[in-house]
Amino acid sequence: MDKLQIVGGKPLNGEIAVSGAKNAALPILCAGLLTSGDVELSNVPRLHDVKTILRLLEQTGLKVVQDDENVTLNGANITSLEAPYELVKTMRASILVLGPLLARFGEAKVSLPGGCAIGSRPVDQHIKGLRQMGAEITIEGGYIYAKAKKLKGARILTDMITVTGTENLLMAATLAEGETILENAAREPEVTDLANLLVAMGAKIDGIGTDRLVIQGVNELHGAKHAVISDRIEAATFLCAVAATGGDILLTNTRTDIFDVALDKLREVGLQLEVGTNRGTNTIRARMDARPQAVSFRTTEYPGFPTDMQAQFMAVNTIAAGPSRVTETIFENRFMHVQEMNRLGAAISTEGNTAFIKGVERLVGAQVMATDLRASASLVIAAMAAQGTTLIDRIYHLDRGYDRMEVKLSKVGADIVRIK
Ligand SMILES: CC(=O)N[C@H]1[C@@H](OP(=O)(O)OP(=O)(O)OC[C@H]2O[C@@H](n3ccc(=O)[nH]c3=O)[C@H](O)[C@@H]2O)O[C@H](CO)[C@@H](O)[C@@H]1O
Ligand SMILES: C=C(OP(=O)(O)O)C(=O)O
Repeated sequence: MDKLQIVGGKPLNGEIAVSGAKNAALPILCAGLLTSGDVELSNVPRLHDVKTILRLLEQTGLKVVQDDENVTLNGANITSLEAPYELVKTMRASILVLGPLLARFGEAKVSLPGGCAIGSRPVDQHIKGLRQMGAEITIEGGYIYAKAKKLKGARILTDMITVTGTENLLMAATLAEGETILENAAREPEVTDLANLLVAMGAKIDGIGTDRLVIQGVNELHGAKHAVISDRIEAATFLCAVAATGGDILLTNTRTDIFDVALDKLREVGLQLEVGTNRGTNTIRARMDARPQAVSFRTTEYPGFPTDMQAQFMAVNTIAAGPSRVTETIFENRFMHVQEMNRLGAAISTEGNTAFIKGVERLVGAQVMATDLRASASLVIAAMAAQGTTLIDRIYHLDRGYDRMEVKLSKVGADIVRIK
């Protein structure tokens, strides 16, 4: 199993190109199942999760032609309507094939994803919405069996805001008969990116970017071209890294309009930010030459503070001036990095879903274990800020969602190597 070895205390200086967003690419790749036309995608990140979803999609008969960050999909010859446990268990987002397969082919068999390290993460809202659209759904032997000759438009109000739930129902609704209204829809930029692709494929969707999506079903969708939106979480992770280590970096291929809250918090931390524009994307120059200031926050759905940035900001808080308080409201078990950061000398205690952090003068390198994707990223940040050497085990979590993170960081001065 690969490990990362990091020698801390090196400031970051130079340029980093931000990749396409994992959480946009995954639903967008699944949208290839909705049409027999070519869906030509660019800015697709090189991630383990993308490989997994492409394997799953190829297994259905979807044709995939990949040239680095460009992927063309063709769904003219779908032969299997099944997502097996072996693939779904490694990546929860596999559930995103359910809506498209059912809507276009009237049938799907998809393994239940099961829980994961950060929480139990049920998919009851996906199922509730599809049932409201007339699907007959049974669950047996760990599989969801869904059937519907033709899905029918419905007004669906999910019990909570769910990102992949909204995406699954949105994709299903594009090919349903009549009008579907998704109330309480997730407004994450990645949902908007998917909706924009669907519109380019001929879908009729109003309210994009709001919590009320109104979809008029069409008989079929056609091929389209689309560039996946830039990854706001990857970008903000690098900004936290420079806030923790000091230095001067320039991020390219980013979009600052989609992560205002994180940028505001980073300014509070003391990061000096300058936003520029370059061929339709933004650049962000970030400079840090002082000890970070501690910031408190509470995670919420977009446009609030993203849960996917909670751990990385906590890493900055561990060495910041002053105490801070971090409350996680989206997932019930997303503090597993706390114990590992404490192994590096951090002073964090938790009470329920709130962590209390006392900023310490310094962290010291140690052996730690990555427990989930963003926890891994937070340990990389903490290790880069620590004195001495840190060894991070189980970094396969990191590879799921970051495009060659150690390569990007070592190019800007981090002492970080992958040990095979
Ligand atoms: C691939 C992808 O896009 N992953 C993101 C997506 O995950 P994902 O879409 O899985 O997260 P959701 O928005 O669905 O989950 C939000 C909350 O709702 C609960 N819930 C959700 C659906 C459901 O049917 N029943 C239910 O109880 C979940 O357990 C969780 O507590 O949004 C999360 C919240 O922004 C992010 O952390 C993930 O990075
Ligand atoms: C929790 C995450 O991803 P996933 O939903 O794919 O597990 C994440 O991206 O931080």
